[in-house]
Amino acid sequence: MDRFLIRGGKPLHGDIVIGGAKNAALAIMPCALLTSETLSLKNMPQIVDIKTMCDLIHQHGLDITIDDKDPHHYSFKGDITNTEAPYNIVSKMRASVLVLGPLLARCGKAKVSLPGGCAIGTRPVNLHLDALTALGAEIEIDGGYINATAPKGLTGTRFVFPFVSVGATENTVMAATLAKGRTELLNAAREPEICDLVDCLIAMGAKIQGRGTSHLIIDGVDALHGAEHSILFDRIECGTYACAAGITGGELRLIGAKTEYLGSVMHALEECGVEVFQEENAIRVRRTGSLRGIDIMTEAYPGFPTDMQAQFMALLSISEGASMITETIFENRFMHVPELNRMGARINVHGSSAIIRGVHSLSGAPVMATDLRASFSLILAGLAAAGETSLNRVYHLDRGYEAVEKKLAACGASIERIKS
Ligand SMILES: CC(=O)N[C@H]1[C@@H](OP(=O)(O)OP(=O)(O)OC[C@H]2O[C@@H](n3ccc(=O)[nH]c3=O)[C@H](O)[C@@H]2O)O[C@H](CO)[C@@H](O)[C@@H]1O
Ligand SMILES: C=C(OP(=O)(O)O)C(=O)O
Repeated sequence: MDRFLIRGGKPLHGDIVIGGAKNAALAIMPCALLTSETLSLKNMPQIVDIKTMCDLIHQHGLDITIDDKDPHHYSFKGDITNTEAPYNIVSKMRASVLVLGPLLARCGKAKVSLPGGCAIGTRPVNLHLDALTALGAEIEIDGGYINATAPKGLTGTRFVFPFVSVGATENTVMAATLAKGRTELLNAAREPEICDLVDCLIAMGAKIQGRGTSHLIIDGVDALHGAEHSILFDRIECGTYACAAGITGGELRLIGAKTEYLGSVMHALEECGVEVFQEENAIRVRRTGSLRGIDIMTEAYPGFPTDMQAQFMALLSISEGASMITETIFENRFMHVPELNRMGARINVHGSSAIIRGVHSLSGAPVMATDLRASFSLILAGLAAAGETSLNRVYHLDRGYEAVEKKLAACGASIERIKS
């Protein structure tokens, strides 16, 4: 298992190219199952989760090619030869469940392993199943698998999500594009990644209204066609590197990012003393003064994203005064707290809230990554800490961040991957 060795205390300065959004790409790749024509996707991040989704889609029968000249440009084409998503792939990555809606809509049947829980929470898929059932699917759970059939095809419906779910919205929108008649989804998620999915589906010939709102109207069509689509920039990768500029007291230009998608993250950065400027095709972030404590509550978009919670926890651990972070999306997303405390942070967890009492400095330590964003919070702490931090279990990070050590080292960080 690889680990990172970080020697902290160096302010970061330079340019970082922000890649395509992991969470948009993972939702958009299954759209390839909705057509027999070519779906061509540009600006794909080079991360392990994309490889996992490729493995899944390939075993459903599609061919995947990566452009010789552009490793971020993928093409998907072929007919579905297998409607089963096996446990050995789904268990690696929960987003695998996003093939369920497309397979069902296109083939009238799908057998998808239940994803199970993960380090940050139990993460059931009941809303995905309820919404697909409302579209006419018959669903049974057997032997750890979701067996879904729609022998007469799916039929448009009106479905109100009892609470907001990104994945359930995505699965249902994809399925509804090929259903008979109109589907109305209320209380749908409206994350920018869902807008990106809707844009791709519209480019494929889908009829969708309400993009960016919680009320989506989808008029089913007989077939979708091929399309070319460029994946939206990763607002979480962007926010993460903005925290790196903030925690080290440096200045970074984040190429390809736009403040319009950062919303609550940008306000939180500014409130705690990190300046953010939109430039042409980049965001500039810098900190010259001290950091101030703030309160944050994670919420569905446009609220503060849970995927930025751990990184802000690191930033707030060296901010003046006390801060409170309340996590409302996942029940177990404070696994980084004991590791940050081992580096000298003063954080106490009370139920779904964490109180962070800012300390003057952190000190390097051996720490262990527990999930993707927790891993980066420990890198951030390591970049600011005095001395050496050894971060174990880097494979969590490789799931969702491209070339972390190269991007950070190019801006002056001392970070090295130790292979083992
Ligand atoms: C690949 C991808 O895009 N992942 C993102 C997606 O995950 P994901 O799509 O899994 O997240 P959801 O929005 O569905 O989950 C939100 C909450 O609803 C619960 N829930 C969800 C579905 C369901 O059927 N039943 C249920 O109870 C979950 O356990 C969680 O507590 O959105 C999350 C919330 O912004 C992000 O943290 C993840 O990075
Ligand atoms: C929780 C995350 O991803 P996933 O839903 O793929 O586990 C994340 O990106 O922080």
